[in-house]
Amino acid sequence: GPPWLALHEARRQAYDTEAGLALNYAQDVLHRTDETVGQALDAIVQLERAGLASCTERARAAMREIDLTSSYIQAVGHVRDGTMECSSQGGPPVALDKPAFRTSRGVFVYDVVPLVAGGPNPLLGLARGGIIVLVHRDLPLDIWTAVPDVTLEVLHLEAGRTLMARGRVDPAWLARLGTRDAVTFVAGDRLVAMVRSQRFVSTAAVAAVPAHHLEQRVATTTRRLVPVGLFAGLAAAAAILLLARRQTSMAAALRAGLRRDEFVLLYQPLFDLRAGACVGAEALLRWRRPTGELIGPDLFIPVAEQSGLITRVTARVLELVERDAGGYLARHPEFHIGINLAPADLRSHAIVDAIDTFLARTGARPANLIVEITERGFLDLDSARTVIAALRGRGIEVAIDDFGTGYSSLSYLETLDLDFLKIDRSFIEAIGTDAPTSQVVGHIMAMARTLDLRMIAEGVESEAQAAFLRTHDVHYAQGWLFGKPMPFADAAWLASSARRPSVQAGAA
Ligand SMILES: Nc1nc2c(ncn2[C@@H]2O[C@@H]3COP(=O)(O)O[C@H]4[C@@H](O)[C@H](n5cnc6c(=O)[nH]c(N)nc65)O[C@@H]4COP(=O)(O)O[C@H]3[C@H]2O)c(=O)[nH]1
Repeated sequence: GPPWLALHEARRQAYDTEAGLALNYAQDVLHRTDETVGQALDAIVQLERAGLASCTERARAAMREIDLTSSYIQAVGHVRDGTMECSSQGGPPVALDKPAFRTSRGVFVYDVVPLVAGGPNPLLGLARGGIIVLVHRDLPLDIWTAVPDVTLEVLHLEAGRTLMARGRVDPAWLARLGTRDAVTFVAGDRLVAMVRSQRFVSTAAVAAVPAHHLEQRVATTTRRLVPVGLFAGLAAAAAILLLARRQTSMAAALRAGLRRDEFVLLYQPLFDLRAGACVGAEALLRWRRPTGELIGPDLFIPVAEQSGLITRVTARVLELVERDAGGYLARHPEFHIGINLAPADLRSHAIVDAIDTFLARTGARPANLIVEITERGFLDLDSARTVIAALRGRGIEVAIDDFGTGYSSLSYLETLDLDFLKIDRSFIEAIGTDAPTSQVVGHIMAMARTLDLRMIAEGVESEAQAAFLRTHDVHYAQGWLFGKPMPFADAAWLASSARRPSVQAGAA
C-alpha cells in the first residue's frame, strides 16, 4: 500500500539527498584540485617557455613572482639530478626522494618534499623539464563540511593511487568509477561519491560520508511523506511517488503547473531580535496540485533545477510577490522580502533585468529586497560575482542561505561580496544541546563577524534559542517561535501591529 511505497520512496530520496551532498563535497575538492594542478602546469609552461629552468637571478625572480601571484602554489624551484637546487622560498638545496610516478603529460610527482626540513606539512611536488612546483597537499581538501567524519581524497587514476587524503580511504573505491565521469555507491558504513576531472582526466576526487546519516534522513523523509493518519496525506504521498519515480514526468507536471498557475507563496515573518518586531518576510514557494494538496519546495525545486525549469520558477516567484505584496512594499520601504534564488539564476544577467522590471512595476525600492542564494549544485563563481555586484550596486541586499550545510562552503564566503549570512536551522536546533554540532553555531557567528556579515538565524523555535542569538548580536531571526509561513496579509498585519510597541519602546 501507499505507506510502504512512501517508505521505499523515502529511501530513494534520502539516498539522492545524501549522495548529492557527497557529490558536492567531491566536486568542491575537485574544483580546488583543478585549480592547483592548473596553476602548477601554468607555472611550469611559463618558466619552460622563458628558458628559466635554472637558478639564475632572473629565474629566481620569475619563481618568486609566480609564488606570490598563485594562490595554490607554495613554492617554485629548479630541480637537477634529484636535487632542488634553489626555490622561490630561498634556503639551501633540498635532496628529493625518487618520484612516486610519472604522468602521461610527462610530469613527475614527488610525494613528499621537505621544503622546511622536518617541517610539519610535507609538500607535494610536480616537476617537468627541470622545474618543480610545490603545493600544499591539504589545500584542495580544505573544504567546509557540515557532517563530521567525512573522508576526502584526490586520486590519480592512471597511477592508480592516492595523491592527497583526509580520513579513512579504501583503495577498492578506485575501481568503481570505471569510464564514468561520476559515480555514487554505498561501501560498508559509508556513502561514497567519486567525480572525474574534466580538465585533467586522470584525476578524480572522492568524498565519503558516514551512512548513518542516510538512515536518519530516511526517518525524517518518511515522517514528511507519511503524515500521520491522514488519508489525504497518504494520497498526496502516493501522487508524489508516482511523479518522483520518473523525473521526466515530474518535470512535465511542473511545466503544466506553471502554465496552470498552480504555484503560491507563503511568507514567513522575519523578526528583528532586538526590537522584537516583524520587519519583513521570506517568500516560500508551494505547489498547490489540482487535488488541493500543497507540495513543499524540497520535493520540486531540485527537479526544477535539474530540468532547467528553475529560472521560470524564479520568474513566477517574482510575479507572485508582485501580486501579493507589490502595493504594500511601495508603501512600506522598511519592509524586507526575502527571495530564494537558485544557482542557475546567478548564471546570467536575466535575473537582474527581472528584478529591475519587478521594481519598476511595483514601485518597491531595492532595499525592500533581500536575495537569498544557495550553492546547491555548483555555483559558477565568476558570473555569480557579477550578478551579485549588479544587485548590490542597486541597493539590494544579498544573503547566503543554508550556510554550513555543505551546500554553501567557506570558499564562497571568501570570494563573494555579501550582506547576510543565514545560519541554517540545523545549527540553531543544536544550541544548548549536547549534539556534536552544538558548538558549530559559535564558529559560524565568529566567522560572520570576521567577514563583517550580518546574521539571520533560521528555524528559531524556542525563547531560549532567541535569547542566545540576541546576546550574540544576531540581527534577524525566523522560525516557528515568531510565525510559520503564512499568507502575505497575515505577515503584513504582524509587521504593522508589532511595530507599534517597539516604536514606543524606542521613544521611552
Ligand atoms: N522545523 C522548522 N522548520 C522551519 C522553521 N521555520 C521555518 N522552517 C522551514 O525552513 C525552511 C526555510 O527556508 P530555506 O532555508 O530558505 O529553504 C527553502 C529554500 O531553500 C527552498 N525554497 C523555498 N521557496 C523557494 C523559491 O521560491 N525558490 C527557490 N529557488 N527555492 C525555494 O526550499 C527550502 C525549504 O522551504 P520550506 O519547505 O518552505 O521550509 C522553510 C520553512 O518552512 C522552524 O522553526 N522549524
